[in-house]
Amino acid sequence: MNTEINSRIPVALTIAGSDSGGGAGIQADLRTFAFHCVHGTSAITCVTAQNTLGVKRVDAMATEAVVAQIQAVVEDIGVQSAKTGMLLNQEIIFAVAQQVEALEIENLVVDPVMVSRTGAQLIDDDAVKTLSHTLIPKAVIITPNRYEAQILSELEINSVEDMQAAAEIIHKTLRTKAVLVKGGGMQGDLRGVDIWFDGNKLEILTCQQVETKNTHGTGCTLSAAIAANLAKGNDLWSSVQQAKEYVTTALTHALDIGKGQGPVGHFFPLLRN
Ligand SMILES: Nc1ncnc2c1ncn2[C@@H]1O[C@H](COP(=O)(O)OP(=O)(O)O)[C@@H](O)[C@H]1O
Ligand SMILES: Cc1ncc(COP(=O)(O)O)c(N)n1
Repeated sequence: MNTEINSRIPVALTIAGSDSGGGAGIQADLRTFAFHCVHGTSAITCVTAQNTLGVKRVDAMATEAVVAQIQAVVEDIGVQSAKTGMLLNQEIIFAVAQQVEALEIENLVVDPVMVSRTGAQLIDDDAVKTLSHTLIPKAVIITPNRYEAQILSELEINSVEDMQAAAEIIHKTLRTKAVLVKGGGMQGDLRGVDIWFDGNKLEILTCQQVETKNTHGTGCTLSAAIAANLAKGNDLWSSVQQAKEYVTTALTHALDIGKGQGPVGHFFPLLRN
């Protein structure tokens, strides 16, 4: 009897930082890929000592090590999509952009991780400029949160109109195919409202607003879910819609661990109350 089973599976790559607390970064991305039945590969850019209360320490990987991880994955396994998260410094951002170009990585989702929802800056000032000029133009979509959208558009964002204006400015000035301005950091009824703009269609994505403090890793999870859906061959707009539904459901099953903001429940069908 032939017992060998060969399964074909789409492959996605995350280029991001490690979160020791397991809620965001590489750990959230790989769980999200696995949930979507996509084989997850990774290139780690930095190691954070982090928990639900915040980031205690960050150690950058050597740039050559980041490049080697990307090359090892793409040259042998091949990827149908990729996402970037915390890239930390100018040198790593520049090297990642070069690899995306050289290895012809398609379906790149850039989560321009710069500022956390609590307002903490996660990359240095020079890195913001390099991100805007080298990597963001290669993305099919970028997914800034409220504070990142403020930096990229140079607009103050307090209303849905501000979010829409920021999405239009970012699309025009940074030349990405699409922009999703995320509303997790907005106040009141706007919390959880995201804005999509692709040059033609300006859409408001709404969802059930989830009353929880446990929102750690929502942005990573959303961008990883978009990349997973793209790897499976879905178009960009439906990938975004499905990813939004996934993150909302995972939020409603968020995990109450640690003393601060716990992570979302990526594997909600397996969770018991
Ligand atoms: N309380 C909430 N209820 C519903 N959706 C939320 C809530 N908080 C965040 N989201 C959604 O989670 C996703 C990630 O957004 P956000 O939290 O702003 O990103 P980031 O983690 O990068 O700061 C977005 O789709 C956002 O609308
Ligand atoms: C290593 C790492 N990467 C990204 C984030 C942002 O997480 P969030 O998805 O909550 O914005 C984080 N806190 N740590």
